[in-house]
Amino acid sequence: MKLFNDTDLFATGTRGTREFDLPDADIMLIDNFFSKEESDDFYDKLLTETQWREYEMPMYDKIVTAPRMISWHQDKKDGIPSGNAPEFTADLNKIRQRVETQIGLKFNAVLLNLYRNGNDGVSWHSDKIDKSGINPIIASVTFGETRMFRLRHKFRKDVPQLEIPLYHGSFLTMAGKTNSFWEHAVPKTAKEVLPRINLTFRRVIR
Ligand SMILES: O=C(O)CCC(=O)C(=O)O
Ligand SMILES: [Fe+2]
Repeated sequence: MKLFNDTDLFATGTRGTREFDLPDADIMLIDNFFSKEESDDFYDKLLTETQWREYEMPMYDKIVTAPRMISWHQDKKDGIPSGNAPEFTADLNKIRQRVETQIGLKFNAVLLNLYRNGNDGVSWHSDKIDKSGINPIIASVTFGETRMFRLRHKFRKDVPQLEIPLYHGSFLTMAGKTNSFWEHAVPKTAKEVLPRINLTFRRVIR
C-alpha cells in the first residue's frame, strides 16, 4: 500500500543522532529510529485501533474543537490520578520501551495526536510543565505523513525560527530549558497530505 515518499531516507538505514545548536534549547533528532516495516505496522495499528476523540480547548473567550484528534494514555499503577485515561496498549508499550531504552528515562503517560489532513495542526505553544515538573523531557515519535515541526524562541527576536521535517519513524526529544524558552507548532498545510500520528511521551508527577 505504502504511502509515504520517504523510501530514499530509509534506503541508507542510518540511525544518526542529530543535536541542534540552539540557545536555551536541548533538542535531539533521530530519523529512522523505527524501521520502515515497524513504522508502517505501528501506523496502521494506531490509526485503526486507537479510540481517537475530539478535544475541546479554550481559545480566547471561547471553547473550540482542536484541529486534530487525540488519545491520552496513562499508567494506573503508580498511584497518580489518571482520571478515566486508558492504559498503554501493547503497541504503545513496545514503542515506549524503545524510547526508554534509547534515552535511559521512564515515562508514565503518552499523548497521541492524529493529524487527519492538511487542515489539522497544532498552533504555537509550549508543553504544560505543571504536571511534569520543571524542565520536563518530552519524547516525540512520528508515524505517517511528514509534517513540519516549527520552533521559535519565546523572548529573542534575533534567533531565527527553525523548521524540522518529522519523518515516518523519527524520534525527537526536547529537554532541559527547551519548554521554558521555546514554543513549537505543526502548521496546517494547503498541500494534499495523508494522516500523521505523533506520540509524545511524558512523565506525570504528583
Ligand atoms: O505533532 C507534533 O509533532 C507535536 C505535538 C505537540 O506539540 C503536543 O502534543 O504538545
Ligand atoms: Fe507540544
